[in-house]
Amino acid sequence: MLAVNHVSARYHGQLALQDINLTLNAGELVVVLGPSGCGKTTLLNLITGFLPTEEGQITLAGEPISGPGADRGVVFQHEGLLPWRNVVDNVALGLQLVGVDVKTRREKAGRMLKKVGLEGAEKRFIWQLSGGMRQRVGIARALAADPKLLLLDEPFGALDAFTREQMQELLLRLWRDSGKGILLITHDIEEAVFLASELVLMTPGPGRISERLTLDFGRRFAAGESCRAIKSDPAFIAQREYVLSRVFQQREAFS
Ligand SMILES: Nc1ncnc2c1ncn2[C@@H]1O[C@H](COP(=O)(O)OP(=O)(O)OP(=O)(O)O)[C@@H](O)[C@H]1O
Repeated sequence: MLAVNHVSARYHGQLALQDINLTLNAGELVVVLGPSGCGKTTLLNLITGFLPTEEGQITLAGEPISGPGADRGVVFQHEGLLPWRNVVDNVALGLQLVGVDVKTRREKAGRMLKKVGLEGAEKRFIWQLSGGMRQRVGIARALAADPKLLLLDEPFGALDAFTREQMQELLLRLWRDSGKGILLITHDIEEAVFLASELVLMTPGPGRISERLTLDFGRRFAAGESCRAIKSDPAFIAQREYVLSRVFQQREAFS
């Protein structure tokens, strides 16, 4: 569905990404994991279309990406909500921009809020919400326009450990129920191993993909196993330690 082919990116002539090749098939949850500065956000900005692709090509459903579009829903670390609008009107924003009438967009937004566990919070203002609730609004907004692909940039980075785990569980349920392709960026190793159906490891200097692993812990959660049971499973711990060792090896190589 998403294909990144031989993509490189530069800032002021300096390579930030080098020859990135990545595919995301329908229904996959791809997590891109790497240390700060390896180019994760740059890659995401190319896929969202916020940055133009100058070397290589990115296509979604066969069409080259040439700018931002409603086929990609984006969730940021700092959720980017409008403080003067209430919850339901924040979620409805994308629908408003494409001309959906007020009744229909509020109905759709209300349904999305239910899916993210915020039923009853429609009339609240953003400043009345906790960090976790704001991220739920951000996810509902990104999904409201029914995008082909959901893109998330460090969405749970600012949350406490308990809320973070709740949000990981929510994301996996939404993934299971919607069947959407998801691409998530993180530097949290446990989060990456738990969520990913495909885990892509990146190295810095310039940013490259070093490894791709197929994992099934997120699918196990989606099929009904508990998060705690999965995260304490020796198979999960072994995979987490393997990824950790790869990240440390790369750090040593670049320090
Ligand atoms: N606007 C910019 N101008 C110049 N250099 C930039 C710009 N944005 C990013 N870079 C550089 O490009 C490289 C990749 O940055 P990027 O933000 O994509 O990495 P990242 O992996 O997302 O990091 P983090 O996890 O800290 O957000 C870094 O060396 C960074 O300094």
